[in-house]
Amino acid sequence: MAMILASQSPRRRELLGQMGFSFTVRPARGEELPHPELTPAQLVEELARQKALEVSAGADADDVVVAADTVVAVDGTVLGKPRDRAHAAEMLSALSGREHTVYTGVAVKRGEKLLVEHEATLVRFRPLTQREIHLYIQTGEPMDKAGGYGIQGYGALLVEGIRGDYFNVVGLPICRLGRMLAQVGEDALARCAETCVEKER
Ligand SMILES: Cc1cn([C@H]2C[C@H](O)[C@@H](COP(=O)(O)OP(=O)(O)OP(=O)(O)O)O2)c(=O)[nH]c1=O
Repeated sequence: MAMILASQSPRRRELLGQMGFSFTVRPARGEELPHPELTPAQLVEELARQKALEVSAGADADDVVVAADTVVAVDGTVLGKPRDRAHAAEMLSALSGREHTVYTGVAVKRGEKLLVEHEATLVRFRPLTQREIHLYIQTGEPMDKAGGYGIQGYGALLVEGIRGDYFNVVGLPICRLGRMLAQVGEDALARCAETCVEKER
C-alpha cells in the first residue's frame, strides 16, 4: 500500500505528515471551474472528488489517495485564492469585523471505495483598517490562500476566534480525515502508537 496526497499545498503535506503516515505527493492538475449552482459545501466536495479521481487513475488498486479543497464563504459569496493584490484587498475588506465560514472538502479513494465529506469552521476577524490590509498584503501571505489569509501565519493577527476544527482552516481537517482513513483500513492512531513503541525500544 502507498498513500498518495493529491495536493500541491505545502500546508496539507505538513498536516498529513503530522498524522504519522508516510506518503508521496502527486498534485492533481484539475481545472477549478466555477460552479455557481453548488453550495460551498457541495463545491469543495466536488473539487476534492475530482482531484482524487484524477490522481487515482494512475495509482495501484491498493493505494490510498487523499485530496482536499478549501474555500471561504461570506454572505453567500465563495472566495477562492486572490487573483492579485487588489483582489486580496477586496477579500480582506469583505472579511473585516465579521464572521465567515471556511469549508474544506476531503476525498479518500482506495480501490472501488470513494469517500467524500466536508468540514466547516467559523472564523471571526477583528475590524481591519485599510492600512492594516495593505500591510498584511505586503507580507505576501495572502496570494496562494483561499480568502486571502493564512491563520497559521501572520494572518493569526487578524483572527479574533474560531468555532470548529483549526486544521480545517489551514486546509485539512485532521480529525475527520482520520475517521475517513480508518474506514478504508488505515488507522492513524494505531500506526502512530506502533512507531512510538518502536522508538522507545
Ligand atoms: C483560509 C486558509 C486557507 N489556506 C490555504 C489552504 C489551501 O492550500 C489554499 C486553498 O487552495 P486549494 O485550491 O484548496 O488548494 P491548493 O491549490 O493550495 O492545493 P491543491 O489543489 O493541489 O490541493 O488556501 C491556508 O493555508 N490558511 C488559511 O487560513
